[in-house]
Amino acid sequence: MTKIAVCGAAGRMGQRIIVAAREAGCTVSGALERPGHELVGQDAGLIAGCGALGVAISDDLNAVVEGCDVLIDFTTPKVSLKNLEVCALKKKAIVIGSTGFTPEERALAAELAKDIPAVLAPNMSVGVNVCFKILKDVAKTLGDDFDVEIVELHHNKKKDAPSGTAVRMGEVVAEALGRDYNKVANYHREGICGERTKEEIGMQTVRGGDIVGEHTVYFIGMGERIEISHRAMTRDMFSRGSVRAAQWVVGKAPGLYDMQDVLGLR
Ligand SMILES: NC(=O)C1=CN([C@@H]2O[C@H](COP(=O)(O)OP(=O)(O)OC[C@H]3O[C@@H](n4cnc5c(N)ncnc54)[C@H](OP(=O)(O)O)[C@@H]3O)[C@@H](O)[C@H]2O)C=CC1
Ligand SMILES: O=C(O)C1=N[C@H](C(=O)O)C[C@H](O)C1
Repeated sequence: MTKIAVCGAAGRMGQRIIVAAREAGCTVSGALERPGHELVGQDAGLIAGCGALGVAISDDLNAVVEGCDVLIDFTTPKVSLKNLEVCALKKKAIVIGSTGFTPEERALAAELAKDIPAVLAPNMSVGVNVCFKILKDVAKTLGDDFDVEIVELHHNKKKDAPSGTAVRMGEVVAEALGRDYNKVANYHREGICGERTKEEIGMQTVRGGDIVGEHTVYFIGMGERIEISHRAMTRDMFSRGSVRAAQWVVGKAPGLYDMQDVLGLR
């Protein structure tokens, strides 16, 4: 039985991951929250709503990592990089779902994962990962004649924008079209900003209420348009995906993987 520890255990994702780990027959060996969090000391299962587990939410990162086979971490990039560092020191696997990494932070994650197996993915759902694959084919097939625009919608508590998923969608499309995403992404249009360039990929963000997560990539041509959309109705396929990644990554060769590897979609 895989021993899973969860970081961000009291968060929206952390709670669902604890439930998913139990449903998958894994042992929840530890649960972490930031030092000073009001729920430190409380039973992680009670907080997640799946009944007492006898695992208290802890703020002792070293002890929790020592007690697990794999740490699942849905927090923030800074916290995840620290967790990656500790997992590397203790030779434990890690699954990271946090989003909002800068290119430099992603490079640092790859460096830190040289000695341990790690999965880092902005979206753990099967559906979104199949979309990444489809998007590559559609972009390649349509070529430069269609304008690409990406719109994402999320709840009003989300801290990063655009979503990690939207950025990855932009990267996949840009790569398929032979463009550099960091040069062609356009996050902002206001005032007399001029005509749209052929190369740019527009990125629009909507925030409100309790939207779990919605992404649409528009390929807009003359007189026709293709829309590839994914709508998340609950967080449970993200949490199940992260547990699947955790079971998959333990025992793998060191290196940084993503959900395309876990799901065999490469
Ligand atoms: N890859 C995927 O499939 C998905 C990724 N995400 C991403 O996961 C991340 C978390 O999302 P969500 O669960 O909604 O966010 P939440 O804010 O609900 O949860 C994050 C939790 O981490 C806690 N935390 C903060 N600092 C630390 C620390 N140093 N050690 C341990 N815990 C800490 C927070 O505590 P406090 O509130 O006190 O700061 C909070 O309880 C985001 O980046 C989001 O984009 C979300 C869904 C799917
Ligand atoms: O913060 C969220 O909630 C989500 N974040 C991920 C992202 O930024 O892509 C994935 C999902 O859409 C939910």
